[in-house]
Amino acid sequence: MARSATSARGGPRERDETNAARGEESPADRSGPPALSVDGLTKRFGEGDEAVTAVDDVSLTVERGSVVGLLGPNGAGKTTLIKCALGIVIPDAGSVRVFGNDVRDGRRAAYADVDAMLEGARNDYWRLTVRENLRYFATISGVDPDSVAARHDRLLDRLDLADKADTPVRDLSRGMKQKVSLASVLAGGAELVFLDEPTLGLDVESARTLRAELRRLAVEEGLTIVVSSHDMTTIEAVCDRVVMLSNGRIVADDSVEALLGAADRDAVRVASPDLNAETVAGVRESFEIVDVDREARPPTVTVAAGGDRLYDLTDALRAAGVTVSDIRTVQPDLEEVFLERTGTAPDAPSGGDRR
Ligand SMILES: Nc1ncnc2c1ncn2[C@@H]1O[C@H](COP(=O)(O)OP(=O)(O)OP(=O)(O)O)[C@@H](O)[C@H]1O
Repeated sequence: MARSATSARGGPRERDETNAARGEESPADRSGPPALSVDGLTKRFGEGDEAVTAVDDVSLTVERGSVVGLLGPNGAGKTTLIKCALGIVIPDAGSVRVFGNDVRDGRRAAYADVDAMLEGARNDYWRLTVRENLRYFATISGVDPDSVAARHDRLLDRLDLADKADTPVRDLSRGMKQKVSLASVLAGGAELVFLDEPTLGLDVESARTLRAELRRLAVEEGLTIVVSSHDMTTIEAVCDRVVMLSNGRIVADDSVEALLGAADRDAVRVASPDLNAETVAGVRESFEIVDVDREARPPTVTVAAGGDRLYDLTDALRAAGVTVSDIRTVQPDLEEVFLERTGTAPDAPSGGDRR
């Protein structure tokens, strides 16, 4: 049965290996109906001038054993989409099938193997120890906790919680509590889990640990994961596929590799104390500027300039009196892809009229 868990705010960002770069093959069992199938889903909130279309005619399929990331700015509709998929929010239009079961035909069957960690919702029992929480949530998922004790040990071990197994959750740090929330979601052996911002509030090391465990669960145990995050590192490291949402609509749906490949272009980042509005405007006359960071020390400008254009760029900078402190090539990341597709950064609020 779907259950929600706590997720804290204020996540770190750091970089580690992507699954694409590792060349992993997920052992997804693609036989049988998909884990999740959403068709024409629409959800509006409010009425008249106040009406907001949070999810606007969204269709997507999540194959068993795959890890799909939902990426989008604040208010893009990620949480509403997840809540509709979980049956917590009833859509105005469209259908949701979980492992082939239309949720309108019976929630019990549809959500038997589903669990979730939703932002802001309380989950664990703070008076119970970490292990007691895992046993409790396994029990309410209909699983004999003794039969999954080894799984719980493995989860605690992988999430660096083993030495806290007998500690009451209230005595843990916020980041540890969040890892316990995740462990609780996974405690009953759900086959499809929805994770809304799982790394928010985690320190760099904990976020890395959590990502590694999610990837292991997908690759080794065939767990199907739908994860929403603003944290590009998490999306890149954990997901096979990314669905980008903006203003309630899907603006891209593809593998991480394909999205990054499509955005492939040769860009260079130039750092110089001489970069100011005037010199940047001069560069813009002859080059496509990808990004300007005036807060950086020294300021930087990222310019699309592959091949011979790089020589043109250095000539133009010299002519403009810009002394280059540093110049390096820049690989596109998902943030850049998102920016290209929507004109909005994924960690910025959604813009536009949604009525
Ligand atoms: N219960 C509600 N009542 C009214 N409006 C809502 C409700 N829930 C969501 N919305 C609106 O629907 C839109 C989509 O919100 P949603 O929370 O799904 O976005 P999100 O992509 O998850 O954003 P965030 O990244 O900030 O969590 C927003 O404009 C939001 O204000």
